[in-house]
Order: sequence, then C-alpha cells, then structure tokens
Amino acid sequence: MAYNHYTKPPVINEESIDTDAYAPHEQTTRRRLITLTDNTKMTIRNTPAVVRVPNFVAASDPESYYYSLLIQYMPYRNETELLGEFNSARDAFLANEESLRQTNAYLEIYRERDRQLENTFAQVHAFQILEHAEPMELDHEEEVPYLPMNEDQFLQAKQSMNAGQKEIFTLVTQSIQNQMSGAEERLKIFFTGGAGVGKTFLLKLIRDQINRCYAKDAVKVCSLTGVAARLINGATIHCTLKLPVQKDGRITGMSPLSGNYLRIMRQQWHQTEFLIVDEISMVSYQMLCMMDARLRQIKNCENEFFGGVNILLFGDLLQLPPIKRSGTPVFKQPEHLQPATHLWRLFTLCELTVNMRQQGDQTFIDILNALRVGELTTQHFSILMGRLLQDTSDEFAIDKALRVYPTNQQVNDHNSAVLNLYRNNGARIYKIKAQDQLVHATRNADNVDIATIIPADINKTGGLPAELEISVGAKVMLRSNIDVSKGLVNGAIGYINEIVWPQFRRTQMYATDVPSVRIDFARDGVHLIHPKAIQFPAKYNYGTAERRMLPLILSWASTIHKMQGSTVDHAVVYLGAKLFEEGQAYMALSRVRSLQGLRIEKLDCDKLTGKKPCNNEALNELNRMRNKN
Ligand SMILES: Nc1ncnc2c1ncn2[C@@H]1O[C@H](COP(=O)(O)OP(=O)(O)OP(=O)(O)O)[C@@H](O)[C@H]1O
Repeated sequence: MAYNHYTKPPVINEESIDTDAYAPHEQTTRRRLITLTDNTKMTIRNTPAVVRVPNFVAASDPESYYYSLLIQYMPYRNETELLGEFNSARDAFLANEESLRQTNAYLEIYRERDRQLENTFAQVHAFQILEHAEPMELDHEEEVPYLPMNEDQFLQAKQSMNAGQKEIFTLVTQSIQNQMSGAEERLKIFFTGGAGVGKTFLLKLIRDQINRCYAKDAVKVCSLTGVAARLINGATIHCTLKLPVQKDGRITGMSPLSGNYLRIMRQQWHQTEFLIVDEISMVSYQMLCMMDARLRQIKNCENEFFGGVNILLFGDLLQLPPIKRSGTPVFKQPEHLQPATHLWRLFTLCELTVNMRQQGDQTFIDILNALRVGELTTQHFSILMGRLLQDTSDEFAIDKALRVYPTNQQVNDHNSAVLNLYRNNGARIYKIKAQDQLVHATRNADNVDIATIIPADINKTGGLPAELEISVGAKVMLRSNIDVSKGLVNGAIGYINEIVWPQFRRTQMYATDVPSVRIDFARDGVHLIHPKAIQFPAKYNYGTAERRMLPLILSWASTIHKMQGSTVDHAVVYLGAKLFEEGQAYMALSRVRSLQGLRIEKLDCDKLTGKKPCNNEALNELNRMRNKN
C-alpha cells in the first residue's frame, strides 16, 4: 500500500480516487448502478480503489484529525450527520469509537496504521529540517537600524578625538582612498585598548567615515550578543552573517547558504566593503572561521580571506573571553584546524591607551589598569575596600543603582529581593504566566504536558520568560524589538506605570490573560507594551511551540556579561567568590565612571589578587602582537 504525505490537505474529488492503483490493466466491464431509497443513483465500482486521505496530526490539529476518522469509518449519507449531537469531531468520534470497532474490524488496524504513519511523517520532517538547516533567526535579535550622524555631530565627534583615535581614523581613511584608486589592499586590523579608551566611540565615527567616503552604505556592524550590538546600532554576528549559532553561544554545524537565501544575502552584501565586529574577545576562533567561510560564499570570492571584505575587529582580549562551550578564544587556533591558515594572525594591532571613561579620576584609572594585567597592589586593594557598600540610601538604595553580578541566579535573587521589599511596602505583585502551546507537532503529543517540551532557557524561547513577577514601579528591560523608530528595542530599560488587563480582569485567571503594561522609558517616552507571541522549536523534536508573553525581564540587576560596552554613573558591583572568569572583575568595575559612583558588594581578595587575576593567555597574545608591530 502506498501513502502520500500532503503538507496541505488536497481537495478530495473524483480525481482523488486512484483507479490505476489496483490491477489497472484488467478488462473493464460496465459499472453497475443501484438506486438508493431517496431515488438517487450510486455506481458500484468494478475494481477496488485506493482512497487518498489527507493525514492530520492529532496533537496539532485534533479537529481535522478526528473529522477525517469520522469520514473514513462512520457510515453517513450527508456530511452534516457526522457530528450528530456533539460539538466537536473529537467528541463525536470517541463516543462512537467502541461501536465502530465492533462493526468495522479494520478500525483497530487502521488506527495503528495511522499512528505508524504519523511517526514516519515525523521522521521525514526531522530529516527535512536537517536538509534545510537554515540558521535560526529569533525575533528579539532584530537589527537596530543605524542612523548616520548629522553633519554637526560628525564634526564634533571628529574634533573631540584624541591623538590615538585620530591616527587610526586617518589610517582607515587613507586605506579607503587607496582601495578606491584601485589598490588591492584590504584591511584586517584589531583595534584594542583597555576598558573606556574609546574603542566604541571610534567605531561609530569610522563607520560614518566609511559610508561618507564610499557615498553608500558600505559597512556592516555587528557584535556577539544582542545587548552589545544594540550599543553600536548593529546586529548580532549570527544575524549579520546567518551563522547557525545558538543564543547560548553553542555552535552547531554550518552548511553553505543556498537558493533564495544566498541570493538575498548577496543582495544585502552587494555594497558592503567593510565588516566591523565589536567585543571580539567574546568571539571564538571557530566563529572567526565561520565568518571567513560565509563571507567567501556571500561575496562569491572563494580564494580571498573574508571574501575580500575589509575586517575591523574591536575589543579587549583582557575583558570577557568566549563562553567555554562555544570554542577556543579568537586568537587560539585549535590543533585540529592546523595547518590551515591561522586567521587571527592575519590581523595587525592598533592600540588605544588613553582612558576616556574615567577621565579625571586618575586613582580609579590606575586601579583599573593594574587590575587588567593582574598587578593590583595592596594600596589599590585598600582603596577598593573603602568603596564597600555600607549604607543603602540615596543613589545606592536597593532599587536605584544598578547591581552587577556574575551569575543569573544572583541577578534573579536581587530582583526578587526588590520585589519583596515592594510587597512589604504594600505594592501589589502580579505573577504572570506565559501562554504556551504546540502549534505544529511533528510527533504525537496527545498525552504530553506542554511544560515538559518547552525549553527552560529563555534564550531558546525568543527571550520570553515562562513566568514574570511585576508590580507598578518595577524596573524592566525589553527583550524584544517592538518599535525601533521609538527606541523600543531589545535592552531598553524603563519603569512600569500601569498594568492593563484584558477582558475586565484584575489578575491572570487563565493563561490567555497575559496583560499589557505601560512603561516609562524616560527619554524614549511612555509606551504600552503588549504581549508578544514567538515561535521556536519544542524540545525532543516535538515540532514548533509558541509562547505568548510580555517581552520583559526585571532589571534592577544585570549580569556582567550583559554590561559589556556599557557606561554607568552609579553601580553596586559584586566582587565576591562567585566571580568565575578571568577579566570579569575588571570588566564589571570598569563600567562605572568614577570611584564616587562605585559601591562594592563583597570583596574577595583572591579574585582580584590571587593566582589568576587576569587572563594570562590573552595578555601573552597581546604582547606577541605588540612585538610583531
Ligand atoms: N574622543 C572622545 N571624546 C569624548 N568622549 C569620548 C571620546 N572617546 C570616548 N569617549 C567616551 O568615553 C566613554 C568610554 O568610551 P567607549 O565606550 O567608546 O570605550 P570602550 O573602549 O569601547 O570601552 P569598553 O571596552 O569598556 O567597551 C564613553 O562615554 C564615550 O562616549
């Protein structure tokens, strides 16, 4: 018996009866007509036929699935009789199933056959997904559009460059001029310097300069994480280059782009002469290889590194390294990739040295410089001791200055502590649960609890949390691009003014009652944020799930990772035993403009002055590049 699988159910008509399927070449005899009691005629077939039935998956489309069973096994004259007194096909079929079983010996076999078919189709789907493994693009990482500086802004920024910044700016401009005059040179430069030396400031200026020189949109700008990308009005690397990289940094296999996807990418990159990547310390060597491979393909230039595109890398190797599971540091070629060209070694070094963020606070600059290379003295340490958080009033109150922690757990604990404080002060706290459903099942999920097949990691659910506790006054961060023209982008922070419930509710009674919230985004205004629905793969190959939820997280605290690239006036920074990575203490402390704006929560001497005060491997690499220059 042969079964066809329709992705869309076909219309069943005369053509659907496959008369050729059985003994097609038998001699044909005239068909017999019989007269029914209502005087209509019915033809009796001379040869058996295969009836093609569309296959529905019970879990994702129960109504169609049971209706198709009714049609196949229930005797009926008129389709309107099928449901009888029942409201749904499922109820009608299940009510009749037992009696159908008695009169139709094949039912059991057929239902078993359906189950087997369903599993086969699920497998086919699973393999199709592998064959068409296009990189997954999640909604909350949408590109934040870039607005070029106006003439005044551009001139002002140009004039305020320090000597080191000016030198780099000139170097890039000179190379563009050479390339426009036909020179084959392509820049591959790593721009570095400690935290706050103005790398991002320069990046923005160089981006505008490149576009001005070419008089077109000739540069793409990206960073590893969505939050870092937002700071430079760029996109994530995986979005820019369609890399199959998951949000948690894990790398999956990369297949070449093909068909329409490749055509669109080539169009998007047609004008691009430069690729700028910020926060390169978090990128792995493996990802650098993917960038090279992808650019060669997009630019249809297989024989040139990075497809002949100029590559400008910005970052500080002594800040955050890549997440361990994503690969080796960007400067370290893994053994199994040798003896291929060491891509990182194609880059030359340009270093900025003047701290612009902590300008005017030389003591703090000295401490940060010493911490960066693992040379913190006891005197530096005792100055930091003096910043330990003692009184939590004014700017450093529990719900005021941002708390910066190494782990998500600490961030969650702090957010909960603030909510509790609000609760104790009489504020009403609402627990909002996400509305989850399976929208396209590729396996039978009849008896499966939806909660068990939804990924727990918020990064795999499009940034939408399973549960959120909020109150009026809560500080929240948007996890999705709502309206980029209004500044409502992933990472925007504001305070909840009002909770707006659907259907006259005053709290969430059903999963569908996810409220909207009115948020004050300070200079970006007050906006009503509605729940957002995002689809993503369910666990265990169950198909596609959908979560509808407010795209928000509480934001009185942040992880150190999410603070990369940011500058704040006030912060309470955790420097205790839970710091787990070299460079973390340096990264966290260097966000704050001055010692005055800094308070420290817990100070673990070993973490700052112990055996591993900084990333020695990265320091060695930096020295190697300096010596080579
Ligand atoms: N030439 C400049 N004129 C005025 N302000 C500047 C200049 N360079 C940098 N700044 C300011 O100094 C602060 C730090 O700069 P920036 O964020 O660019 O440093 P960074 O090197 O990228 O730091 P990090 O490595 O921590 O991300 C910012 O507030 C930035 O606007």
